[in-house]
Amino acid sequence: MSAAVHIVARLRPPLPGEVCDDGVRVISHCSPAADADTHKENTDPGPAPNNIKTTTNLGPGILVLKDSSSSSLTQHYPFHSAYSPEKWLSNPINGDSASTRSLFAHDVLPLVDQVLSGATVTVFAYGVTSSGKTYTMQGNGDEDQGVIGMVVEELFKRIDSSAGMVSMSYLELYLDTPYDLLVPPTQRRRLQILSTSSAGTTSSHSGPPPLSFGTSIHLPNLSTHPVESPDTFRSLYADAARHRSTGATLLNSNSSRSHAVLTLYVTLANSRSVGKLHLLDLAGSENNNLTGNNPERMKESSAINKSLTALGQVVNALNDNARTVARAAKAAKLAGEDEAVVDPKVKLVPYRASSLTRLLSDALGGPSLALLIVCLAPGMKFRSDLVRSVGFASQARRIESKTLPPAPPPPPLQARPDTNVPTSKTFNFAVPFRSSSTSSTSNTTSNIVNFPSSTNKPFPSLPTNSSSSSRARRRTSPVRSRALSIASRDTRKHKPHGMNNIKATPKKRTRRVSFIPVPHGQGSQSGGRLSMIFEGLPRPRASGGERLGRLSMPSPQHRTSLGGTESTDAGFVMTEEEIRERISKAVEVEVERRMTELREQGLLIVKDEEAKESKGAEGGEAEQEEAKEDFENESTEELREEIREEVEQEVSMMMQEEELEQDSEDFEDLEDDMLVREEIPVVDDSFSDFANGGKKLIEREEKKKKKEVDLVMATSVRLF
Ligand SMILES: Nc1ncnc2c1ncn2[C@@H]1O[C@H](COP(=O)(O)OP(=O)(O)OP(=O)(O)O)[C@@H](O)[C@H]1O
Repeated sequence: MSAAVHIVARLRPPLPGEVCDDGVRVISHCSPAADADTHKENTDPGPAPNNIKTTTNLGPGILVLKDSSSSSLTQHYPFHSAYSPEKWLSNPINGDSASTRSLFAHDVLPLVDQVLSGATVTVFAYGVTSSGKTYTMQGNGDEDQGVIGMVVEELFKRIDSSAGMVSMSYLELYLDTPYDLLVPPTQRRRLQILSTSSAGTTSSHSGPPPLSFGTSIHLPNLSTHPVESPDTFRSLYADAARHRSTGATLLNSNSSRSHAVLTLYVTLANSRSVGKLHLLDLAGSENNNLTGNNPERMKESSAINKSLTALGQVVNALNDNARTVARAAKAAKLAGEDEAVVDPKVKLVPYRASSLTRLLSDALGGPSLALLIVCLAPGMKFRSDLVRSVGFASQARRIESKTLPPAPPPPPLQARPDTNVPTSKTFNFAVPFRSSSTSSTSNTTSNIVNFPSSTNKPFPSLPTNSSSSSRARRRTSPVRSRALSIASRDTRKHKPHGMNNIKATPKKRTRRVSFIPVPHGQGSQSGGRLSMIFEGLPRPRASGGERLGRLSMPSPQHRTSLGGTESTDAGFVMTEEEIRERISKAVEVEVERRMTELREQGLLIVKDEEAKESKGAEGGEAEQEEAKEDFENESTEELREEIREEVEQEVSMMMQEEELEQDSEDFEDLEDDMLVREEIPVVDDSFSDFANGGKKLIEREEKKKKKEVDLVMATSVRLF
């Protein structure tokens, strides 16, 4: 079981003078207290068109009527919850805090419980400029509190000050570059984003665990500040919010020019986990024809739109992957396979396309719960943006979080521990290598986990850790999935000769491959950045279209340098475990090469020259040498870890790209035949159709069918 991204839509009231789009309707919850199963249609503005008689079976969502006079062009976008102002026409200016409260009580509050159990939760507001994202997250002064203020109050209500601690960090992504908002503007400097898969939420040392931004993302220089009360929070937040980049556009006099990420860290006494709540107010996508932007705004706008496009691509890739998994699981089920063993090849998710998507990688398809609030503007001029936003949100519905160990119940309240939570950076670079099989897929076909209908019901618990079990699961390539689906189609009609054998059979996946580190620039991929060649993997086609070697043997020197055993190399059939070992070795070689390069160029970061000198100043030559070595080890360790992390990332990306390449090439030849096959009626079932067409036609079709069965069989044998 895994949790899907929870999607909420919120339509803001019209602003003074705004021409409303009466083709947009919201089917909303009655009120936060009401039974979530009872929905009503918000018929403001104006009565509902005749074609919408009852909405109880539609569930909360947004209706877009392509043409309000037409009854046939209605599109319903379902969401987990949907909100619109109660009486927007009669009271447009006085804000809409009632729906913020409803949204908070119904959709955000259950997540607070999860944070208190040590989970990582991300809430983000998405939408076109001026759709009310900042209003929803931050509110509009003391009268109109936003989700952030409500969350903080709730946290302090639940955590007795003696039993836990809250800290916060706050950053903005301006022109896709992260900056700390909690440091004075004079000290503002670019933050570094590192990826790590081991930062985790648990720690083995005694005392409170270190704070880190995410489970797979780490910002070493991001400052964190203790928050003792809601008042402390308000003062810190107000200062920081003033540092956020905003500017006036024709559509919004106080438009956010950056994505803002507020993180609340909750450390409970006696708990070795830190609950994290990321609250994001994204900058809005902009149509520059409407914003009247000057060159500076245009630059910001282009960075904003670019990062939001990257976000859309991540959502699309995850969505496609979810579909692939669902299809493969269905095919396996129909073929009588155990659903759990199907692990189809999935698309590479382009998290690294922007800083925003990197920061959101935990939330989207990662080990974190996510709530997406889609803010919508009712103005006529926003119709296409509204449709785009609800389309984006509908896609995101399918995305599921990676499985995690279940969050432990909040520990019993106890006295505040003596040790202070570190207020600034923490380092955690112990990065286990991410296998190329980074499939975040789960074996479930259900896409949506129902959220509790009232706040006292528990939030769906996170599923048990299956990362190792998913790794242990056998992988299935598209070819195999395709074969399975064909097999299942035929199972339902007539199983042709030999098709039975196409069913998945449990086999340990092995792969013919070797990883050979070579001097920089030779055989390098990724634009020459990584000096490593992957011998044995399918190579990209050479310029002449010829496929490069698949099973090339490394030279004896290479083998020696890899430390590979003769028996392994001789057979050249490797298990995942062996591959990982090889990769680790190759990574180490590459890290050392880069370190040497830096050292030669005099770029090695030496933190403390004085310490180096004082250590070296004492003792004899040998001691001096030793002291120098010690120092160098100390001062370069951080750098080495960073480089290692980078190299591992690159290798991981390359592996995935290689695999995709391999699949698409393997699939290419088969694809045409498959397409042809789909157009051909299954022969045995449709003989009568063909009978009238004459014996020749039947023979031809049979021949084709046999050819394609042979092809599938041959491919299956070759691959498995
Ligand atoms: N639900 C609401 N009730 C009343 N006023 C609202 C509501 N939502 C937004 N507004 C008003 O609409 C205007 C634009 O809202 P806001 O600044 O929150 O938009 P935004 O989506 O954050 O825009 P941008 O992406 O440009 O920063 C503001 O004046 C805000 O007060």
